[in-house]
Amino acid sequence: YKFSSASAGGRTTELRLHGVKDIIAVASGKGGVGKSSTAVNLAVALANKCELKIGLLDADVYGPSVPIMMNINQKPQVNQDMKMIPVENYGVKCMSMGLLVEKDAPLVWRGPMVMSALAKMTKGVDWGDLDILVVDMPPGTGDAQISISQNLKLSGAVIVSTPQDVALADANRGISMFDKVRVPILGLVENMSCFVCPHCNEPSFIFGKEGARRTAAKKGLKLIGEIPLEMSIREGSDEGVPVVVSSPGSIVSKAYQDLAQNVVKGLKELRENPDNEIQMKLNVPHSSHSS
Ligand SMILES: Nc1ncnc2c1ncn2[C@@H]1O[C@H](COP(=O)(O)OP(=O)(O)OP(=O)(O)O)[C@@H](O)[C@H]1O
Repeated sequence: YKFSSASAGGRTTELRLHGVKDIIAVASGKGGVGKSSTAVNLAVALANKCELKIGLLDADVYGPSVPIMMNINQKPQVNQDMKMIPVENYGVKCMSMGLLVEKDAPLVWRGPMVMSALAKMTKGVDWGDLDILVVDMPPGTGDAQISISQNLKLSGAVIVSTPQDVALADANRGISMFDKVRVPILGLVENMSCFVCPHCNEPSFIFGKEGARRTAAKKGLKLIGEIPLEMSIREGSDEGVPVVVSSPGSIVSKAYQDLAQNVVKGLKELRENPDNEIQMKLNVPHSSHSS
């Protein structure tokens, strides 16, 4: 399957990356909903299951978790053009602020610093040819997130939320933010959608049932992933072996692989029918288009 850019035309940007066909953001309205675990497992599934050339940019400069989750810790080498060479593991080329600063150093960033750090991690990196660069965004919808979304030429965004009402309210803010910066939303991922008891196999809907499905329907968006609450995901994150690597045949891995396939499908649809971008935004109030 060959990719060409699915980005909608007309947007200009400072941080356009040559050789990178699509850049997608994995975002969440608030922290702790599983955005990084989703970005990591999605990136690995895209590389291993969909056999695409994948990069993973940890733009979560406030709390970079990609180095631990991907089990990478060496400082990136520099090539003869003085560009950093991404650190590769599990078939994914990675870059993270966590690789560039001392461990445990406090990461206190002002807006402009975030952008210069991001410039270093995008333009300053020898990404080579990539089908998709997956960007693990900082949580929330503040200035930093808006600048990143505006400056990276994003083909689309994936919004991660838990099924709880409060998390979904935050997800709504994420949806509005991408709408304002005119980035199409590929869909919503419901993380921790249910807990399947390992003893009796009975699913428990700890954070409520179908919240994300309802929000997606209300916003005219697709629900492109439902990831159960599973110990193996947390263990995989902590141990630096993503669950899609350690047990690719498990139900959880299947959920991430389905998500990866939905992302590929979404990008393909956007490319074939750029009007989708407008369609994807149909249910967002008109006022938010004006800015
Ligand atoms: N579906 C899941 N099942 C079990 N544990 C999960 C699941 N998703 C995430 N976790 C765990 O929850 C914690 C928070 O997840 P993660 O770091 O991915 O969230 P985040 O939204 O990126 O957080 P932050 O805002 O801090 O960047 C991690 O310990 C992770 O392993």
